[in-house]
Amino acid sequence: MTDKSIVVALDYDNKNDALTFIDKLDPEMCRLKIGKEMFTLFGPDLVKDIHSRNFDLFLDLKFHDIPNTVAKAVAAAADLGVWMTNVHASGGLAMMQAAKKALIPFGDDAPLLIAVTVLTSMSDEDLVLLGINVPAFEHVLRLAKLTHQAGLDGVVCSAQEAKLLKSSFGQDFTLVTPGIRPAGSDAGDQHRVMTPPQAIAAGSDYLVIGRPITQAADPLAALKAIYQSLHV
Ligand SMILES: O=C(O)c1cc(=O)[nH]c(=O)n1[C@@H]1O[C@H](COP(=O)(O)O)[C@@H](O)[C@H]1O
Repeated sequence: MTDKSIVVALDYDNKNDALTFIDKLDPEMCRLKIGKEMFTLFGPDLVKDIHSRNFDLFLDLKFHDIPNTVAKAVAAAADLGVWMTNVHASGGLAMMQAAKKALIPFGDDAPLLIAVTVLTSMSDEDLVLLGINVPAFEHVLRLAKLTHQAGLDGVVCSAQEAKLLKSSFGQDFTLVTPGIRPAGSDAGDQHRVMTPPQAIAAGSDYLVIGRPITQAADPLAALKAIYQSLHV
């Protein structure tokens, strides 16, 4: 577990609401993530707004395209100075290798590059509909193996697979786990979920948490409660 293992997913459709919330947060207590909604609405300016407030930012655009296109997109993310960015592992080995190669010129300033395995919203039954007739954890393991082979820093998976992946690929293989739900909170569209303390105990390095914080009546109190549950 790192000191700042909580990554708050800022899935807001209003920039002022997001910045008002961020201004209440301490960058020593969490990192932040923006994804497809906020980046499409507010673009690189929002990245600058967040960086000016001294937060580490995960740019979650889950690139999935031909190797040349993904390599250029990942380099563009690195140009923004983000802490972490991601691609879909199902884009394949050549795509991930091209993405990794595109970061070489950035040296130590390159963002962490991770690959999404099986989305945490997907169940075993959802995979069957895609023609994938193995349990989610097995498909996650396959995609993580490919990601490891491509030399990426780690994967996005559910905390339910964390123990298996740490034992397969070692402690240095970074595990970023969404689908985090404090006990008693609504799972919503997430299927493969765990509570924050369970996820850390299973080996997650970073917990991506959105609605349990941002949709809470008091988001700051919700974040602090989760933080405290990890530091008892
Ligand atoms: O890459 C991601 O961040 C991601 C991968 C995944 O498998 N599942 C997943 O939920 N996410 C993101 O993590 C966040 C989870 O948000 P909540 O379900 O509101 O906690 C969302 O911003 C998702 O886009």
